Amino acid sequence: MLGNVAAIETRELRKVYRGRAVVDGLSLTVGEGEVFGFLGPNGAGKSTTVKMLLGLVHPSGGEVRVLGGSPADPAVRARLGFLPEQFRFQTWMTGEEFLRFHGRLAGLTAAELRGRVPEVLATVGLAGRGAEALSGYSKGMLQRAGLAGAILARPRLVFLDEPTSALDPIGRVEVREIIERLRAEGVTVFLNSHLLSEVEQVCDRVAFVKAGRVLRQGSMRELMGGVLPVDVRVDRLSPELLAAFARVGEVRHTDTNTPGRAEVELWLTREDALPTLADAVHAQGARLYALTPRRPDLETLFLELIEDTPEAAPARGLARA
Ligand SMILES: Nc1ncnc2c1ncn2[C@@H]1O[C@H](COP(=O)(O)OP(=O)(O)OP(=O)(O)O)[C@@H](O)[C@H]1O
Repeated sequence: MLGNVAAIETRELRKVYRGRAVVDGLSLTVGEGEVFGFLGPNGAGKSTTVKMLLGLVHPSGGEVRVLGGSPADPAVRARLGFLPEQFRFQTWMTGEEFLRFHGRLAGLTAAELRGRVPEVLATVGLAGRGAEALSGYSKGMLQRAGLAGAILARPRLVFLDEPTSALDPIGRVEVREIIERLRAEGVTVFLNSHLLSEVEQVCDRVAFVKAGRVLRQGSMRELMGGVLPVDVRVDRLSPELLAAFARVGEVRHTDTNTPGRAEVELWLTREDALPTLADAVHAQGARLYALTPRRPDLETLFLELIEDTPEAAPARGLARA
């Protein structure tokens, strides 16, 4: 957490639909000024959680505090921005009209809007396009307009639900820059995205959710720091060499399908175990072709966590936040 004040705090949050808990005891803390990634498979309860944080859905149980208050409080809501994934636009409006409409709903005056609307249009890369009807906007332009709407009233906390799903690679970089700028201004960003490489680049902390519960939350360093995956390539893999590898780290995968070539993926917990692997290869009379440490990426971690049952995860030696 960056500051002492939490921008979002939930404790044992629950939402039950037709007798089924889709959010099931979800506890989460997001510090003020953080860019926070909220990750999980389809149906994990992410959107339902966001709706409860925005005060759009009433929790069945648990506690939720947003910007130090209740999301039902209009004063709190006035400081929230939201870009839903499926935004419904009034397509007969122009971009500027759409923003003025949203700005008035958020309590901005006409004078404030005269300066602010062109400013946010420029921020999202729509400078000079505000006079065009939304019906003529491309999908990517509509997403940019939605983002402009979310940041228009200078919120302190912004929820972005898949903000780059309709954008090309340049647009994605631009949105990342917008998020960086929001962070620099001390705005908290709650990012919901399936693009893990993007989350990895921009988020300070992430939470993985599954079946309505947080499996793990922590900083990128905390989540990634504990495990060092290594790819080893040798000419042949004897049972003795495999056993020697297993004494050094956790053997995750072996591939001996190609004659004269064997590949092993190992998970180490310490970098200084790397030379021991090389020694083991030589001691067993095999030849070493590659010993490649890999930086564990968010996608690997995500798949591990989501595919495992929560109970099985600790047994697999992953770093815990
Ligand atoms: N209004 C509702 N009534 C009944 N069930 C609902 C309602 N809203 C969501 N659900 C159910 O709750 C579960 C979680 O849905 P939610 O949209 O929160 O998941 P998600 O993690 O956002 O998924 P995705 O990544 O696909 O957007 C789903 O099984 C969904 O069918």
